[in-house]
Amino acid sequence: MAKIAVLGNGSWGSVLGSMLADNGNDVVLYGNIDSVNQEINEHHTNTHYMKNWKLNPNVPATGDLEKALEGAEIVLFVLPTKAVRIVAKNVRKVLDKSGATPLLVTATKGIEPGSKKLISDILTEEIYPNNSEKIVAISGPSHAENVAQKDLTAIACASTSEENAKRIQEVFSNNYVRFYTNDDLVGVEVGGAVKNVIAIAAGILVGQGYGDDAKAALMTRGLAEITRLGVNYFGAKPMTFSGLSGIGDLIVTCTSVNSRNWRAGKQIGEGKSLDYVLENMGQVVEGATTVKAVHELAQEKKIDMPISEAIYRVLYENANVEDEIKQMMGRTPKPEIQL
Ligand SMILES: NC(=O)C1=CN([C@@H]2O[C@H](COP(=O)(O)OP(=O)(O)OC[C@H]3O[C@@H](n4cnc5c(N)ncnc54)[C@H](OP(=O)(O)O)[C@@H]3O)[C@@H](O)[C@H]2O)C=CC1
Ligand SMILES: O=C(CO)COP(=O)(O)O
Repeated sequence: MAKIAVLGNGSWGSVLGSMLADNGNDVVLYGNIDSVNQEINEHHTNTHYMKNWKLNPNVPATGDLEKALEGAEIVLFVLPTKAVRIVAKNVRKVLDKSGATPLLVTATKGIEPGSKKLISDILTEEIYPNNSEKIVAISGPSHAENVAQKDLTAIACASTSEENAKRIQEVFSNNYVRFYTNDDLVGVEVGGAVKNVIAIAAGILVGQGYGDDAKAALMTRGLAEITRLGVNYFGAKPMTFSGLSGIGDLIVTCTSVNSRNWRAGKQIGEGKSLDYVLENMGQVVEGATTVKAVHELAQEKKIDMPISEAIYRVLYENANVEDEIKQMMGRTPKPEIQL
């Protein structure tokens, strides 16, 4: 059992926090919206993010980061990618004062545009320079809506330290969520981040009226380009992409109505603008941010990522979806397996 600070009280943060309290841990949720903290404290609900659901009543929420981190042995980041660096800087200030050295866990799935850094790199840089062993990433096919209902779920927990991955496996596992350790931290993070871009593409295909063959082709070729980026730029192990954080997460995100990225893509495929979709989603659509980093990497490092590049052009260069599909299907013929 452990004292855990969960940073981010949106959908996934509040469900993971509640699950960790169900597991017998001492949990505090930290969030930046006062009305959400108040609702959690007074009613044990978080209705904007999670309808018809109650948190474990033993989970308090606070907007005071110092209070949330007091005595924490584990700090779980469940923030949108865009908020991780700024919150990490504030965490560092608090830890510098207290001298505490908690394990850092990231459930955030994204790559930071500009720096092109994974979340574990940001946490290492901002909190534990030169010691990535204190970082564990959890990633896999898991929607807050399913875990809230105690549906069966399997997730990878990855670290360069076997001991730390095992510690998180022990604290997080229960009889409905099973955690598997993995030593490929970057591979697990790349799978979780870039599948969000492919999920937008899967939604666009449905919005345009394409069928199951198109979806299967997209997921398979999507995995090929995720693997290419992971192995060639981040130094990931190819086998990781056959696991929970690779093909596993890609399956759930490209086929579930719970997926925000898929739902965003579907609306774009039906002709809505990106601005309209993001404004009305009310929750983070990570693929729309991560695709910028993926585009920068594909261009700079000459990594062949045709699906992600097409999504970038549709979202940010006003490209026409039908033209992009025509162009993609008409590319020079090539062998299937090419890293
Ligand atoms: N939902 C899910 O099922 C899963 C989500 N994830 C990942 O977890 C991460 C979080 O997702 P999710 O919980 O769904 O997102 P949500 O959009 O549901 O919630 C994110 C929360 O973080 C808040 N936030 C934004 N900036 C800050 C800040 N600077 N300080 C504190 N809080 C802040 C947001 O507030 P505001 O609305 O004001 O911006 C919002 O309340 C994402 O990377 C996602 O990909 C991973 C697996 C499953
Ligand atoms: O990462 C997630 C599921 O594993 C959540 O993102 P989506 O809601 O887009 O699927």
